[in-house]
Amino acid sequence: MAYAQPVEIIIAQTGRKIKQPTGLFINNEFVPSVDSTDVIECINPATEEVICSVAAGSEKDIDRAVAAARTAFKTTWGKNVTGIERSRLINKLADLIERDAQELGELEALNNGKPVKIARDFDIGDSVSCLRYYAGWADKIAGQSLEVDNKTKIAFTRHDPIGVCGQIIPWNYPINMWSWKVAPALAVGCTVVMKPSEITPLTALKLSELVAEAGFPPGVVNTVPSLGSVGGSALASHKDVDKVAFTGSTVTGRRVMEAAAKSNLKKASVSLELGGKSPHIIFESADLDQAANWACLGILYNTGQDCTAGSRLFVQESIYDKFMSILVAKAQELVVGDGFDEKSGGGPVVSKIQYDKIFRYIGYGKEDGAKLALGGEKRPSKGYFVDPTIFTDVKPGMRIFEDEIFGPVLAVTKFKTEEEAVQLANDTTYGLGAGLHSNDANQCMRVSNELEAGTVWVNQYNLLYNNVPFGGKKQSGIGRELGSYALEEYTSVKAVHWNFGEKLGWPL
Ligand SMILES: NC(=O)C1=CN([C@@H]2O[C@H](COP(=O)(O)OP(=O)(O)OC[C@H]3O[C@@H](n4cnc5c(N)ncnc54)[C@H](O)[C@@H]3O)[C@@H](O)[C@H]2O)C=CC1
Ligand code: BAL
Repeated sequence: MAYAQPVEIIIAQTGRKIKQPTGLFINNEFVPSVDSTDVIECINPATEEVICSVAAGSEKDIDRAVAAARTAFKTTWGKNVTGIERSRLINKLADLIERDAQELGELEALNNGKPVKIARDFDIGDSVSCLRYYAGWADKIAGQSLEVDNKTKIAFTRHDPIGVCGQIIPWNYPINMWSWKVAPALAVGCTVVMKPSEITPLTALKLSELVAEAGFPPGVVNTVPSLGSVGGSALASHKDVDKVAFTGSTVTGRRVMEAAAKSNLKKASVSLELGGKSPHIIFESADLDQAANWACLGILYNTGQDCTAGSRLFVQESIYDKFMSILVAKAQELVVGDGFDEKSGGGPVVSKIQYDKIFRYIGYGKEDGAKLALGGEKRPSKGYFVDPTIFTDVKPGMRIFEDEIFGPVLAVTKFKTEEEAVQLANDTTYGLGAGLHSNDANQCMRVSNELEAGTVWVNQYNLLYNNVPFGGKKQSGIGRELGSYALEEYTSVKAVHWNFGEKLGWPL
């Protein structure tokens, strides 16, 4: 089988039939690999069964996709198309995704495990808004006019599209991460070679179909499902890729940066959005019931497979017992089950690898002396389900305090003073998110100022908006996504110096 033809996926729970592309999307067509018969098996994490297989792109396929993106950049996209037209097409794509939200939501639930309603209403809803937000920017990309000598010279800047962008995305938010990367790139006039995670490639291929339907010229967006060590690595080290954007683990992010530096020095245009071990602090003046809701959302949303998961919870001694009994009761209320069950607030984790990693860390928590307050047991049934798990008495140095687990496993630590809470919170190599709950406004201001993170939530957690920048400090990343800040990642500033009067005498 050439793996360019679509297959039919029938979703048992809803009866929906999905025509699923299985090829590589290059120049607006689904094509087989040029030189490989390798395939990627897509697994349903709720049942552990194979959904279907898609073509696994090779290095040569990446070359072909980059060439298509380069040609489009030089001819039909880039500086050859107005911002108004880019905006129109991005809005059209957003409309098509909105039209297909239920189908995409079901496909995401099948491949990733998350509940259909969450995929549809949050992941896809936010992605549609993200595309519309950047469609709004497309005709507002502007440089500056700079006075250098009023009588004879002027300088101005142009914010040019940086060129061909390699985009490497993970499996935790396959549609969101796709739109966070594709939308700003297209808005400024870049072209894209997208490498979705090999664990969740199905919705990226379905979105590619919509790219063609929206009317984007061939080669503007190309999608190559591939293993990270093959396609991801090839993109990061490609000499004709001008920028690489990556979301995933810090270990892989480091490799991407090394490859970028060693190839064509795409350093200035590498943006990385990496992992976290985000602190979430509950001070004694907080509304405890609300704080417990946000703490649950912080660690249990997306089954904890979230780069900003509030995985280290710090609770002030004076309210510790009361708060913990509220928190444990609330965490128990979350229904973890099949993503197609309307009652499910959380699905299985994405893969066997992730499931095994989470239970390895639960084992480390027990070995290192933390106390299990909730969960921590495997279910006897099939599927990669992990119930909400809470460890208390967690101390710095324990592996569940230090490492990103990427699962619904909360590490709780008691503190006495504000200074101690800040010191514990910042005791990490990461710096992505942080949260605090307090009714003391001065404390909120002081602590949010002290926390070393790219995003700090006060009296809430994990909410993001398309117009607000997102990214990390320390080893959680470089660059910013979302907001006007993301546009800078995809543009290259050119300074033009114009002489309209000065005569140069020679020799000097
Ligand atoms: N910050 C975040 O949003 C994410 C963090 N993670 C963390 O990473 C851990 C491991 O998950 P993985 O799926 O293995 O993450 P990963 O960082 O290896 O994968 C993310 C993406 O990078 C690609 N990739 C892998 N190796 C590459 C290479 N050498 N060059 C270029 N691209 C490459 C993958 O194919 C995927 O598309 C998770 O347990 C979690 O802790 C994982 C996914 C997302
Ligand atoms: N929650 C923001 C995106 C991420 O987890 O990768």
